[in-house]
Amino acid sequence: MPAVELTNISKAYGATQAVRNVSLTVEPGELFGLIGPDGAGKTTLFRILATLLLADAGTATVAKHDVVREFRAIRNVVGYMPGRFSLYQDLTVQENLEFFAAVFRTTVRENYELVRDIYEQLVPFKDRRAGALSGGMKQKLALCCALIHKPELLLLDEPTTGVDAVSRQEFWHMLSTLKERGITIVVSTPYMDEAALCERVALLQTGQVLRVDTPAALRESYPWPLYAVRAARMHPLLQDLRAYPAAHSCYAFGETAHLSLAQPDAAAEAHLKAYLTAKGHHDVSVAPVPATIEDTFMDLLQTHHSAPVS
Ligand SMILES: Nc1ncnc2c1ncn2[C@@H]1O[C@H](COP(=O)(O)OP(=O)(O)OP(=O)(O)O)[C@@H](O)[C@H]1O
Repeated sequence: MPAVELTNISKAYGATQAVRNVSLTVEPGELFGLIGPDGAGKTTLFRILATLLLADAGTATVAKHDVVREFRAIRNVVGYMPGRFSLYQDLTVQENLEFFAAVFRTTVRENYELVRDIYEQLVPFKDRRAGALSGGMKQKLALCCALIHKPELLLLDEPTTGVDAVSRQEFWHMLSTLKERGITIVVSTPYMDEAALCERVALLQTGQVLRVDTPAALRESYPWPLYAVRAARMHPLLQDLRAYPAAHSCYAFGETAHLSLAQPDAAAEAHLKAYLTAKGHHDVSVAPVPATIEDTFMDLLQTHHSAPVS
């Protein structure tokens, strides 16, 4: 029996269809990612799973309980870390923890073992108001609060948005430790490097699931020959690459342009260099690169946009 099962879930806010016919399962003990840009429907899905919002259509179960009929049972086994405003800003670190423990009729001491590693990092700040913590510390406290009643399943909505790179890394390390303890984790992120740390991910766009797979399978499924191209001037480079007759797609990727070709071309590097030099570009470099999850996502978005919405 899956830890989470969504079947044809849909939800609209007035005229905005936030989630369309989403079906997916998360296995017990899995670290599962919901990946998508702002507005993709991630928060809406979390709120439905956390029994805080009713879907318009479809069914969902969490830890074998139906989200509508058995919402009370779900609240005891789920730890939910919303994207924003989950902490009481005017309470101290210690008071926030005690408050969340009391809501679940437990104590920090009773569940200390599970939160110890995270709690120890918070001890130097235990008398500081939550509102005065750094982003990384807020995030650790929110995770601690979500864990205080020993949930079977953690729902983490963009836990690393607005957090510095070191804290993000530490956070993902904490998630792998919690996973080793058997906790199922569903986490959303707009960051593709974090998607790669999940066991499986669902790629979401405008409320629809474009694909569910492992990061490796997503990378390997990329169908086009792909090249990283650099030149002295990025903006005209992108324009000229998009006009390249053999181009399938082209977009900025960090400090390079990623160009995919519609057909394999054994001499692509030489052809591209000649083309760009003739267009007046300097310091041109072209190298074949393996696809990342982001490349696969971009490709799925393009296919999705050119197909009618069902
Ligand atoms: N209470 C609401 N009233 C009206 N529209 C809403 C409401 N909540 C969300 N939406 C809209 O529903 C869509 C999905 O929003 P949702 O918050 O679920 O996406 P998300 O992927 O979590 O993005 P974000 O990171 O921006 O929250 C968006 O178009 C959003 O503007």
